[in-house]
Amino acid sequence: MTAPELILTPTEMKKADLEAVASGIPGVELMRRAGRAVADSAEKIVSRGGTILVVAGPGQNGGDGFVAATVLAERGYRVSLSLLGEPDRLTGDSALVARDWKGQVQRVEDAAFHEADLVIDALFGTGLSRDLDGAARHAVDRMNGSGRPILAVDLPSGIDGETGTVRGIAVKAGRTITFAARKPCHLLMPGRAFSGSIEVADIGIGREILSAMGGRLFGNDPALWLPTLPKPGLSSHKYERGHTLVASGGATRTGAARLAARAALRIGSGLVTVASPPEAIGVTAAHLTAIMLKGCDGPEGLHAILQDPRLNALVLGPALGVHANTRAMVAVAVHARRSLVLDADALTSFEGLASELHGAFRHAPTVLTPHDGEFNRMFKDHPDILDPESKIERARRAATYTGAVVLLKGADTVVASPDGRAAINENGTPYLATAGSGDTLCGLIAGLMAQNLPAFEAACAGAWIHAEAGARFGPGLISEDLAELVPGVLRDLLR
Ligand SMILES: NC(=O)C1=CN([C@@H]2O[C@H](COP(=O)(O)OP(=O)(O)OC[C@H]3O[C@@H](n4cnc5c(N)ncnc54)[C@H](O)[C@@H]3O)[C@@H](O)[C@H]2O)[C@@H](O)CC1
Ligand SMILES: [K+]
Repeated sequence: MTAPELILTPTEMKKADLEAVASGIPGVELMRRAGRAVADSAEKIVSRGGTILVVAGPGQNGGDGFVAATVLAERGYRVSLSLLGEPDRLTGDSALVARDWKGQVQRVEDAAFHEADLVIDALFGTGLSRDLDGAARHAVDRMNGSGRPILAVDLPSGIDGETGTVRGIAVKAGRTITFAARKPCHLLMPGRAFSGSIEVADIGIGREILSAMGGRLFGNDPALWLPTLPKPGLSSHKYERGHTLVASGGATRTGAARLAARAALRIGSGLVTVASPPEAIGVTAAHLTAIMLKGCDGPEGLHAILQDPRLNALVLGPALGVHANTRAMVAVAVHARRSLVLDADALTSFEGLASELHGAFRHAPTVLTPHDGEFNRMFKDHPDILDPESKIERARRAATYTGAVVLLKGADTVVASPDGRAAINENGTPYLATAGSGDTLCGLIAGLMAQNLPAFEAACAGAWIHAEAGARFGPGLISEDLAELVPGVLRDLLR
């Protein structure tokens, strides 16, 4: 099994770079390797003899561009280079490698985008420090308008490396070549969409250096959690595979709990019970077979049910209603110290009341699964949590504050643990944006926690399996399909 992919922030990458230099690789050598990797990548797009335009910026990203231009010219391409700023203002390694470039240095204003078979965007990388304006903005605008294929060096210029946000305007690249490790902007939206396909070039910075500098942020791929996924043996008993309890809403609001319950069963929870308010028992009973049913009247009812210690994982929220009763049920669940997933109404019931949840989840594995709206409502009185531009940072702060793993949904779902680890999910599909999809997700996560997966791994695995199931179905997906697709996904994972 390969090790989980490390994602490094620009600051961590800079430190890794310095560490590599300290270990004996000169900085200019790193730049030459980076530039050569760019040239190799360009060669896969345009055949020799083709016309390539390199647009270089004033920093080291521009330096990578100079190296690529030099190498490509040596390999027989017709290369032109346009620089933002004056050549004599280049400093450090960029100034050194610029001397190797024997061609003309044009002004960026004169760049002939339309004549190029490929444009290499080496304007800005991780050192972008403000919004693009003036000549830089104009150059990006023309580059995007040219319709020519664009290869971005490290990241598309104008994208913030750490947050993935657009700083005024950004290059829309078809392909991006980055170095040593992907950066958050390659996974977070909208940066991911601006990056096109992504290639990671090894420039000789070892994994030990990368994991010493980073090691807290990951792409959510199975390597991160597959070793924790249970594989039932011949002798395993259903009680060893946990018992998930899902609280249902009232008589007209029972579907959400059933979706969550079915997902928990499909992901392998040995037993699953729906806890139903007395008035909804008839409706719910008519729809359940393998899933069990118990009457549960509000917080007192939940307290009584949880006297059974075998119920080890709990879902609260889907269609439960936004009111004080839901908050009281959350309090009962927290007190009972079971693995817990809170979603939807269980989160919205704490609108503006997040301070009641400060440190609340420190004592038992808990996962909160808000979408942006729920997250913003919950923490509306906590600007320290809502203000960071980075979705990773927002999720991390909420995790630290509450003591729960926070899974902040979206096309770029982020899972953050109070211990500082975070993962970004990438296999989502727009088809998952369908009614009941979130109910299924929390059932999957609770079902995994019932089988003793730690909260972070359960949330990451749940998000990935949910997305994979959605992607396998594609158009026409409805939430009822998701749980039924889980066995196929599991089969492939456990093979
Ligand atoms: N860290 C590493 O391991 C390596 C980094 N390399 C390259 O170095 C890059 C980072 O280099 P730098 O830190 O020099 O940063 P950049 O080259 O991304 O940009 C910094 C320069 O742009 C200017 N600038 C920033 N924002 C601007 C704006 N909005 N408008 C106009 N000018 C602006 C700054 O004043 C500075 O001159 C990486 O993206 C990568 O391409 C590679 O050379 C290889 C190794
Ligand atoms: K760039």
